Order: sequence, then C-alpha cells, then structure tokens
Amino acid sequence: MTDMTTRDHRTLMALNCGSSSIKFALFAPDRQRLFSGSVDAIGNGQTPRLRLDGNEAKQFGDTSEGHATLLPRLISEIIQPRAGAIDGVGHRVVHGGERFSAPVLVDPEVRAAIAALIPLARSHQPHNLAGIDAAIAALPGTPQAACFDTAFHVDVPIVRREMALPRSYAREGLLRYGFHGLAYEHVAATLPRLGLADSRVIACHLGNGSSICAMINGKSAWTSMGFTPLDGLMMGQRPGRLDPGAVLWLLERHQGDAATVSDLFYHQSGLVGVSGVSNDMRLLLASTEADAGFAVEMYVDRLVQEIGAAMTSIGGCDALVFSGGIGENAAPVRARVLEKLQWLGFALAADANTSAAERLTSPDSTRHAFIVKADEELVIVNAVSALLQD
Ligand SMILES: Nc1ncnc2c1ncn2[C@@H]1O[C@H](COP(=O)(O)OP(=O)(O)O)[C@@H](O)[C@H]1O
Ligand SMILES: CC(=O)OP(=O)(O)O
Ligand SMILES: [Mg+2]
Repeated sequence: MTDMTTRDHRTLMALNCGSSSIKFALFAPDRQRLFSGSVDAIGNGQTPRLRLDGNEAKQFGDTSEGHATLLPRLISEIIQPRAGAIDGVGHRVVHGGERFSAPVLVDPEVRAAIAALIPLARSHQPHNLAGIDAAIAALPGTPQAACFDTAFHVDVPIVRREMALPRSYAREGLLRYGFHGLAYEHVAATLPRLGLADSRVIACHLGNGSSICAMINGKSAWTSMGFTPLDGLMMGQRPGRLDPGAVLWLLERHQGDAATVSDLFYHQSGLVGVSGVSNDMRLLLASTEADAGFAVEMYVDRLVQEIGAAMTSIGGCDALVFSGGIGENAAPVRARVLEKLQWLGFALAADANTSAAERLTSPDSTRHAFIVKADEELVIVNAVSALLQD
C-alpha cells in the first residue's frame, strides 16, 4: 500500500524501445515532463543519433551498436545525471501474449514470461528486455513496470482475433493480438479534444513498424497487425501481409532454414528490401534512385488498401489520424494517401499538410484527417503511477 503523500513525491521514467529507436521521458511528481529524448536509426547501418528535448541530434554510439549496448550508457550517462533520483520505471513491452492484458510490476517470473514471447516479436521483445535489464542494473530495487502493446486490442471481436485455421490453434494462442497499443491508447485519449469521442476513427501509426487501428468510440475494433508485428502494412524492414504460399515457397527456396527466412521478414524486407537503399523514409524521399520512389509508392498503396479494410470492418470512418515518425513528419506520404482517398471526401489542405498542422483537411472537407503526435511515454508513466498507487 502506498499513500497519497508518497505518490506525490515520485519521479518516474518511461522507456520505449522500438525496433529502430529508444524513446525516453522523465516525469516530475506533478507529472510535468522534466525532459525527454530519443535515440534513432538503430540497427540500420547508420550511426545512431541522440536527440534531447527536441534539440539538434548528435551521434550516440556507432553503427555496429544495438539496443543492448546503447541502453546502459543512455541511462547512466544521459538520463541519470539529469534526473536525480528515479522512483519508478515503466517499459513498453511489445508482446503480452494471452497472459498480459494490463500493466504489471516486473519480477523474475514476469520477466521470464516476457522472454518466453521473444519468438512472437523477434525484433522488439529482446530490446524491451534489454531496457528492463539495464534499468534494473542502474536502479536496483526501483519498481519496474511492463506496459504491453497488445493490451489495447483485447476487446477486438473474436471473429477478427482468430484466423481461418482449425479453431484448436486459436485455443493454443494462435490469435491476432495486434500491437502499437500504447500509441493507440494515446490517440484514443486525444480524440475527445478533437471532437471525435463518439466516432469511427482510422488511426495509422506509421513508424519503422507501421499499423492501423480502427476504433469505435476510442476502443480498438480492428487492427492490421496480427500474431506477430509482421502482418498488415508494408513497413521499414518488414513486408506486411504476405501470401502464405510465398512463405512456404521461401522456406523451400532456403532449404527449410527458418532463421534465414525470419531474418528476411524482420530485417530485410519492406522499404529497405524493395528500395535497396534504406528503411529510413527521410532517405527514401530524398533519394533519386528509381527503386526508392517505387518503395514509397508501394508503401502508400498498401496503406490505402489496409485503410479500406479497416473502414469496411467497422462500417465507415469519421476521421483519419496519422502518428509515428512517418505519419507525423513525412508530408509527401500523407499527401499521397489523402489524394488517393479523395473519393471518400477527404479534401487535403496542402499548406496544413506541409506545415504538419493538427488538421490536414480543408474546413469544407466531408471527412477530416489529423496528426496526433505519438506519446507512448505519457501512457506508460500514467500506468506506472496507477500501479504504484495500488
Ligand atoms: N522528417 C521526416 N521525414 C520523413 N520521415 C521521417 C522524418 N522523421 C522521421 N521519419 C521516419 O520515421 C520512421 C521512424 O519512425 P519512429 O516512429 O520514430 O520509429 P520506431 O517505430 O522505431 O519507433 C523512419 O522511417 C524515419 O525515416
Ligand atoms: C510493434 C512495432 O512494430 O513497433 P515499432 O514501430 O517500434 O517497430
Ligand atoms: Mg514505433
């Protein structure tokens, strides 16, 4: 039990390890953000870059480094000297499987259960665990909480959570879990301010991993990712929806070597695979290579296809929301998507789009599109705060 007085004195840290990035934020006891930052371009051959409080990015580590080596230094050299005492840490954990549908405090048994889900989120779960381990090492005895990306989607109707396979597999846990739930929870919390509390909203979270969530009244009703974060949209390094026949063909082509095919799907496909240039949308938009343009066109086309699936699944759409590194910053991608959806009544306001205004459509547009900046860290810190009050 923790009383209100204790709660009022907690400084909390949120750590969000994505497939190509680490995002972090420190919150004062009054829940004001003390500072925040990110390390991006991890694991794609570029030098990782650290950005603090929106200041200019600077090199952090070298090209060969991944989350596991960057995290301990980030915590001890960058975060701890600025934060002072830290009283609790919340971590994004991408896969919660069937067991975790709400945030939990991490103990060795919970850590082991999170580790057991590594095969279902190979390019995330190890990074999430690296964050947990680094924080435990740097802050021994400090409560650590895990907040799950899958939890937001637990109420998706079962007919959409199961696959068209013998139902015995679903009983073994072969279900469409969906991901990016912390990002969608923040979008859902923002909808009332946009006048969209009681609406059908298609939220497109477009980062290195990209997905869509169709929400009815702020609750997930359909999502494009599935059993793993490989399904749905084309992404930075992942192909998205694939014909299962192509998976079988690739396995045969590689003499049954599942590790090679897994690496192809998690790291060498999507924007980087198609373009042969990079998974980084900034580089693709600036590139003169024909395949870079082709990859961006495919990304947009696949996105529009899945928006269609999302809309028909929930019987319409009152508004579209863009978030994530691409959704918030890649104006040409947003413009192409909204041009392709013009027939549905989305009238792009070109200036608003170029300047990344909150509303991207003109006042007389039949349907509106918005940018909502992703803030998984806020969702995480609120969850830790609630957990520590129990
Ligand atoms: N100014 C920008 N213009 C275009 N794309 C951008 C811009 N800034 C970031 N991005 C893209 O956002 C993607 C990373 O998104 P982010 O949400 O940070 O990743 P993660 O999924 O790892 O959290 C990369 O493809 C990156 O190129
Ligand atoms: C679930 C997922 O794809 O996450 P990220 O966007 O961090 O890759
Ligand atoms: Mg992301």
